[in-house]
Amino acid sequence: MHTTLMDDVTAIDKAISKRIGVGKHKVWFKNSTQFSVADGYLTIGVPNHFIGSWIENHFMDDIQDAIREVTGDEKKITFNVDASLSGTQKKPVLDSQAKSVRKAREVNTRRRVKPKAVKVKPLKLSLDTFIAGPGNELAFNAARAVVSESKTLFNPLFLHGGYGVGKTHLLQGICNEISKQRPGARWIYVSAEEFANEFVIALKTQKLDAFRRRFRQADVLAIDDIHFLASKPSMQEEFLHTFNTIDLAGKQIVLASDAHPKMIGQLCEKLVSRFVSGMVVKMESPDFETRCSICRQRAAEMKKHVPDEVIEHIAGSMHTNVRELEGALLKLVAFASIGNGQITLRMAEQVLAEHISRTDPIVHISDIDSATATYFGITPADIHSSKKDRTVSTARSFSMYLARKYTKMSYPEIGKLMGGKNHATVILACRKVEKWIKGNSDVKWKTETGQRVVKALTVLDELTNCIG
Ligand SMILES: Nc1ncnc2c1ncn2[C@@H]1O[C@H](COP(=O)(O)OP(=O)(O)OP(=O)(O)O)[C@@H](O)[C@H]1O
Repeated sequence: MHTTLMDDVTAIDKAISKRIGVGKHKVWFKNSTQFSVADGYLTIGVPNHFIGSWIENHFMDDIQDAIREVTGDEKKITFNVDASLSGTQKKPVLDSQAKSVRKAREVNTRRRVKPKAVKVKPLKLSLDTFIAGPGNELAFNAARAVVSESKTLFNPLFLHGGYGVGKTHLLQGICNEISKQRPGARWIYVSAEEFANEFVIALKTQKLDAFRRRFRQADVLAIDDIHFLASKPSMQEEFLHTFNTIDLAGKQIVLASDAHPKMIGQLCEKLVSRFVSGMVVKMESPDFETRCSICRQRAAEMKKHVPDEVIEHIAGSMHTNVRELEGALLKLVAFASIGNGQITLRMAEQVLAEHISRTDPIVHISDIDSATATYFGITPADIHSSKKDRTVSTARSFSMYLARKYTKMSYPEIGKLMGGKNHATVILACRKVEKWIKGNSDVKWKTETGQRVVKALTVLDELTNCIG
C-alpha cells in the first residue's frame, strides 16, 4: 500500500497518543504541536521553547518508538518554534501544563540543590569517610586536589565506573569539603536529570535568567550521572553554555558517569571534547583490603563490634560493589540484634550464604553488559539508558536474559542494575529472547557498516563465549 508523508504524520501522532496515553497527548501534543516529515527528519513545530524542552525531556523515547512503528525506520527529531501555534492552545490544556510543571517543581524543591553552599545542609557523603585503595586512589587524589586548590589542572574532573564504586561519594565529598574549607564558595551538586528538569521549569516559569545565573555562577559545579543527557540535544546545548561559562571563569566542574565520555554515545562532539579536555579517571571496584576497610568503617559507624574474621569473610565473598558489601553487613547486624547481639563467623557464614550466592554470581552483570554492548556496537551506558531504538533494546534484552541465566539475581535486581527498569520490563525482555530462540528467529540491528542479521541462537552462543 502506498502511504503519503501526511499519512505517516497522522499515524505517528496516533502512535504517540497510544504510548503516552490520551490525557498526556491532549496536554502536550494535540493543540500544541505540528509534525512534518522530510529528508529523514521529523520536525516538531512547537509554540515556544518550553513546550519543546518538556517534550524532549519527557517523551523522546516514545516519539522514536512511534516513528519506528509507523515508518519501520529511525528519524532524527528537530524542534521548530512557531509562535502561531500558541493561538491553538485551549485554556484547560494550558492549566494542565501548568499543573505538570507545579508537580515537577514540588519534587525539585525537596531535592538537595540550594543556591548557596553556605546555607545548605551538608550532603550525606564526605571525603573523610571515603576509603582509598588501588582502584580509586587516582580519583580520590584528584578530588582532594579539586578541594584544596581553587584552580586545578583537573578541570573538568570526569569520574566514570560501574555501579556503586563511589562516584557519587566523591562528588558529594568534594562539595562538603569545599563548604568546610572555603565557606564562601558556591557549589552545586545535582544529578543531570535534576539539571534538565530545572531547566524545563525555568523555561515555563520564565525564570531562565535566574536558572542560568545560579548554575553559571557556581564556583564548583558537580553533576552526577551526566550520561542522562545522552539523546537530549537541547539539554546538551544548555549544558554546553553552562560548561563554557564556568570554564571561562576558571571555576571547577566535576562530572560522574557510568561510562567514559567517548563511550556515552548520543552526546554532541563539543561536549565530548570538553569532557576529555580535563582529567578523566576510571574508578574500579575496590580490592580486598579496601573492602575490609570499608566494612570496618561501616561497623564502627553502627557502633557494632564485628570480628576481623567476619569482616574478611564478607569482603572475601563479595567483590563486586560496595552497596552489596554494605547490604551484607547490615543484614548480619540486623540478624545479630534479634539474638544476643554477638556476631560470629559461624553466624556470618549461615546468614550470608543465601545473600552471597544471590548477589555474587560467577558471572557479574557488568561483564554481561560490556560483552553485549561491544557485540552490538553500543556502550554499557546505552544499555542502562532509556533509549529504545532497535539496536539498544535488542542488546538490553540479551543482557537481561543472560543476567537471568547466569546470575542468581531476581528480576527486580536485574532491572535495578540495568538503569532502574522495573521487573516487568525484565520479564518481557527475557520472554522476547526465549521466543526468538525457540522460533529460530533472525536478530537484526544496525551497525556503522550497515545492518546485521544473525540467528538469535548464534547471538546467544557468541555472547556466552564472550562472558566465559
Ligand atoms: N571507597 C569507598 N569508601 C567508602 N564508601 C564507599 C566507597 N565506595 C563506595 N562507597 C559507598 O558505597 C555506596 C555506593 O557508592 P556511590 O553511590 O558513590 O556509587 P556510584 O559509583 O555513584 O554508583 P552508581 O553509579 O550505581 O550510582 C555508598 O554508600 C558509598 O558511600
